[in-house]
Amino acid sequence: MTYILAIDQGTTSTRAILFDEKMNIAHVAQQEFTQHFPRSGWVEHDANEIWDSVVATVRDVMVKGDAKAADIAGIGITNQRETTVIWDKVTGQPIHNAIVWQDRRTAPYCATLRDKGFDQVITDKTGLLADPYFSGTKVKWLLDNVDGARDADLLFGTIDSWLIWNLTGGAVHATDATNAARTALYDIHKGQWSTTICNEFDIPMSMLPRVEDCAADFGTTLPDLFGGEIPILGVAGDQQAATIGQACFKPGMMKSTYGTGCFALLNTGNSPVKSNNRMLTTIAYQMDGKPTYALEGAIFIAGAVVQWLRDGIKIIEHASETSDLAIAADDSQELILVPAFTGLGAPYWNAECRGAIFGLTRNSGPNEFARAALESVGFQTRDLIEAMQSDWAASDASPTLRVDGGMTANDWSMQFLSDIIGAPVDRPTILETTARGAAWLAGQRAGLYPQMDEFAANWEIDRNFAPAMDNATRDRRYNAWKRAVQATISAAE
Ligand SMILES: Nc1ncnc2c1ncn2[C@@H]1O[C@H](COP(=O)(O)OP(=O)(O)O)[C@@H](O)[C@H]1O
Ligand SMILES: O=P(O)(O)OC[C@H](O)CO
Repeated sequence: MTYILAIDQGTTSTRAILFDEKMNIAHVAQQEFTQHFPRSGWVEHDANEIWDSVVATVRDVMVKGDAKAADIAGIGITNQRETTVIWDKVTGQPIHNAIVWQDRRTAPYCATLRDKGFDQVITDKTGLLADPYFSGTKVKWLLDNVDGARDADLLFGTIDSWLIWNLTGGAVHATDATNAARTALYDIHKGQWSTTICNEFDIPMSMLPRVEDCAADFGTTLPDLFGGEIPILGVAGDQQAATIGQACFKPGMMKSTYGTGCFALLNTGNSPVKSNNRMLTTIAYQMDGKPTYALEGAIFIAGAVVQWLRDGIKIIEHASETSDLAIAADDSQELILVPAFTGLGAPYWNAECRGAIFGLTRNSGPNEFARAALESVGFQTRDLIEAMQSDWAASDASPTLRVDGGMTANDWSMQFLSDIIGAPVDRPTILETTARGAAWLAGQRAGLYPQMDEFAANWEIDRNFAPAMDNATRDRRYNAWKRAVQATISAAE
């Protein structure tokens, strides 16, 4: 048996997955790692702990599959994006914990960038915003705040680069275009690091990794690690890998991943589309030197609102119970829950507001809370779709949405999603789309998996959800959501 190994290095856990010759999942190993919250709004990971979790899960999955290094034709890496590691070029040791994408510590610096109008330069060149979410200001923070950092010989990388560096024993310092596109240091139009932005942030360009296509030669693993060399042939940020795994290869195709948060990407083809609605312009994938662009909307709280029902107000024990509660909810109550637990992401980008619930009566209880929680994910998705459609006239008036992620197991939620966006929702048979995307990148480069067209033709649907809500109800409910969001934002002003 010949395998492709996908390494899916996420925000809370690392997974190693062996895919067989037919691109089916053969074996999985997973390990969680520590989340560090040193101060309010700060989130860090120990980059060495992440590296150890990668080695452990890869070894574990190889044992499970009785696979030798020679049985693995290639590795595809997919990773939490934006998370920033800086390490010493000589010792290979990180100079500080990694600063995670969720970390807000550079908010004051981002405000100064906006005050002097540099946010427009960032948006024009990188497609992103002057927001702490992206890597660039995190790099600057580390250089400015870690003792001696400005005098040392250092390298910067997102998690993919950090893993490649370690897997190859320090031989390769590289990233792919999708990860570079999340740093706010990379000019997505020119396909190169931006000197203007690096100068503004005072970041030496010698620290930055080489940028490759998503399917490329990223070196081979040190023989000692896994009992032989394995070539690293594919790399993509996790949301881009999901876009690939969902075979959203044509302009107008869109995927939305519902994990803790929700990330929707709309393929806009060969030209980047500028957003007037605070969507991000990003690279969906880059093959043969040619970038394919996407509009992206990021929502911070999707499945996390279900976690809140379980761990916060404790009205459920398991996420799956929310379906039955929602079905049993009183139809005459139309509670609206705005889950702005950490502010609101796209298209509002309001870091200050906090969650709110509207329409409570004496009869409101767990059923109505559960339904409002599930509905909030649908309403937020509609916000993204409306913004993208107004940004890009070419986008289909009612695109089919391909969905994946843990929350898509919930049929009630997927039906409401289809109802409120007024468009079909397709759930694929293989929900591991992120790992599948990374595996496909490596596998087609290795000559084991088919080219793009055949891969797309093999995408299989598990279930289609068609809109069943009448237009008047859809409009009334969505308008109520919009008013609730405005009230939530106003309350924080
Ligand atoms: N049946 C369900 N109904 C609603 N939400 C669910 C269900 N199953 C899982 N979830 C939610 O999905 C999320 C987990 O999805 P996953 O894709 O594993 O997320 P992540 O990769 O961000 O950790 C959790 O927030 C959980 O609350
Ligand atoms: O690791 P995940 O699945 O939470 O994804 C995180 C995103 O890449 C952040 O941009």
